[in-house]
Amino acid sequence: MTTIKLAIQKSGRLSEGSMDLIRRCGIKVKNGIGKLKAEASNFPIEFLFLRDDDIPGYVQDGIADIGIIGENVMVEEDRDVTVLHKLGFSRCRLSIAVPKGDQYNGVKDLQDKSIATSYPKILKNYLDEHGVVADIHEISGSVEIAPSIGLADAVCDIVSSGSTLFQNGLKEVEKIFYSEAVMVGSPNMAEEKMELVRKLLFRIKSLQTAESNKYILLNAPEKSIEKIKAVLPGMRSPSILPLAEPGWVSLHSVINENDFWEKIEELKEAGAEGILVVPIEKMIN
Ligand SMILES: Nc1ncnc2c1ncn2[C@@H]1O[C@H](COP(=O)(O)OP(=O)(O)OP(=O)(O)O)[C@@H](O)[C@H]1O
Ligand SMILES: O=P(O)(O)OC[C@H]1O[C@H](OP(=O)(O)OP(=O)(O)O)[C@H](O)[C@@H]1O
Ligand SMILES: [Mg+2]
Repeated sequence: MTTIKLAIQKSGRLSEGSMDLIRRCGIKVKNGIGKLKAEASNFPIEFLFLRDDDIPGYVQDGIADIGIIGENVMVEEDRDVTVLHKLGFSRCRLSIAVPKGDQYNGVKDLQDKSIATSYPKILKNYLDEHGVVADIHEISGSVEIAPSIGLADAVCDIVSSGSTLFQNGLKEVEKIFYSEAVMVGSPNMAEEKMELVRKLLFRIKSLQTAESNKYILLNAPEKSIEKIKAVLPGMRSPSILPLAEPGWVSLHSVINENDFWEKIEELKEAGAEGILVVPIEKMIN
């Protein structure tokens, strides 16, 4: 029987989001804890738990069929892999930062400076684009400490909340790359494997659609139905059920969460009462 191999970060910033996604797809992982390999009991998939930087190479070489990595690692590793889908978690950016007290007027100020980073290729591309020549000092971790120990004048590293920069007395001066977790695949996957990957992606997309939509239930006088439909144009054909009280109905529909917050006052003015907004677990269009 055909199975697909999915490479996931063993432990780190992508691990929880990756495993959570798999679980929410209804896939049950057997004997995964502490192991470097695991399989699922109800989907033909095997999991390989690896260092994230190694995943693009493994997918390129077909050791794994698909993998979950940050776009930053995908671009930095520059392997022959294709993005199958954006996953929306582990969002961060790659930024250049300098000591808080330094004068900084623009990227030209980095000319001839030394910059510590774990992302030499992305940094070099950025500097090249801006016609700046700097000494790129590659280190594999704890990059933010580099200026305070005299290793470099600046750093280029991952930023999310900014607290690591702050704790190390650095200020963010250039945001050079935005990243989120993506599923990548080998470009030469056999059709039977691709078929399984499509099934997995279908489940993932259903979860993502569900997350951005809510099920809405509200009560309204019959005469308000048209007004309410005008407030929520997305509500194309709501289900309308009569209430025990004559002249009143209950409207049910699906709306985009962002629309809802903008429209709540108008809905109430149009006559809506007892509004309930309920999360949707899965949504198939
Ligand atoms: N603070 C953060 N917030 C959100 N996403 C992050 C953050 N830090 C890193 N990431 C994303 O998660 C990925 C993995 O980060 P992590 O720090 O776990 O990597 P690592 O230390 O290189 O791990 P490994 O040991 O597997 O090589 C990064 O490449 C990036 O895409
Ligand atoms: O802007 P912040 O919210 O502070 O996040 C940024 C930090 O997060 C990551 O490190 P992580 O905490 O994963 O530790 P690591 O150095 O072991 O990778 C990254 O390498 C930054 O150092
Ligand atoms: Mg790594």
